[in-house]
Amino acid sequence: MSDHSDYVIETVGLSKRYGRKLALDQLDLRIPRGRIHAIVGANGAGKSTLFRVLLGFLPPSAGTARILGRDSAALTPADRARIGFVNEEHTLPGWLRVSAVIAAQRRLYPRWDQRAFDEVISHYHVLPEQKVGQLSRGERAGLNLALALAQRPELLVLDEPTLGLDVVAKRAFLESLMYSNAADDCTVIYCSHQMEEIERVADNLIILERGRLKHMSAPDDFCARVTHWVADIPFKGPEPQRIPGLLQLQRLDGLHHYLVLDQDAQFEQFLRACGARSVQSMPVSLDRAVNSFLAKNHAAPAGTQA
Ligand SMILES: Nc1ncnc2c1ncn2[C@@H]1O[C@H](COP(=O)(O)OP(=O)(O)OP(=O)(O)O)[C@@H](O)[C@H]1O
Repeated sequence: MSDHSDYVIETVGLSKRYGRKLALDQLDLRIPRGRIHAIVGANGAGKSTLFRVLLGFLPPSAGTARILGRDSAALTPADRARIGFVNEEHTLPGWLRVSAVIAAQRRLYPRWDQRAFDEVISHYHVLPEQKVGQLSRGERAGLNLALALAQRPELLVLDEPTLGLDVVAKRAFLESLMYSNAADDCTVIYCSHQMEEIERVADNLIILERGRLKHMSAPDDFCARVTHWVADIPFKGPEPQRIPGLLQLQRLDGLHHYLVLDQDAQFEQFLRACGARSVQSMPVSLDRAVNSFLAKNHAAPAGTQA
């Protein structure tokens, strides 16, 4: 495969085992070049393990992993320079001045783009003479994003970049990402538990569960798979195990609320056959759709998931 593969990430039968724990389970994942791709999954789904294997920090137990067309196990420093990485820790030496960090990065990355850096950092009140340790968490996140984008990466991996930031700092982070011209030119992989962020930025939603790919589409298409039905059913209603595609069941104000996956108008017939006097369906937000899907599978024993 050449460097100019249509996929920035391609795994085939990728497994990673830590002793008895299978963190990636024969994962086949192809992420096309361009746009913003969100990877979501419950805690322990294997997201960090996937990045560690993709970036060559861990060897796979089976299968193959490629990033920007290169085998992850044999990445050179030049390959790594094509990849930007920002995680929630925003680790930079606290005693360094911002100006010294910029100078070091400029020497390190041949494609350093000062305009891209200035564009992103202008969203933050960061002064060159400040020490990294003096910056707020949100400013440090912004500095990391500016450094990563100025490197002009082909692929930018953001792993929970806004964890621990307040609402204002989260918004500043997202806006500086969305309005950056440098971000337009690269493929962004955004790993987060924050569905409202994903709703705002992502073009593609990838759901991982227990080390396997469970879903990949535009976020709206995933939302369309989940519907919320409200039924007025006297007495108990159907047994949960009889309800097709059930993700979540609630009883509120005497009405039965069902969140279900992949059900069409037939579901109304099912509810009526169960004695429903009135039935209404409504769309759900991405947050509810994804979280009910993840919660259902998280609670279910392996092998019985949706
Ligand atoms: N070094 C390790 N040794 C043993 N088990 C590990 C190790 N690292 C991860 N695991 C296990 O592998 C599974 C996947 O972990 P991973 O950190 O990749 O998940 P994650 O999706 O990134 O989770 P989170 O959202 O909580 O960060 C988990 O069950 C975890 O307990």
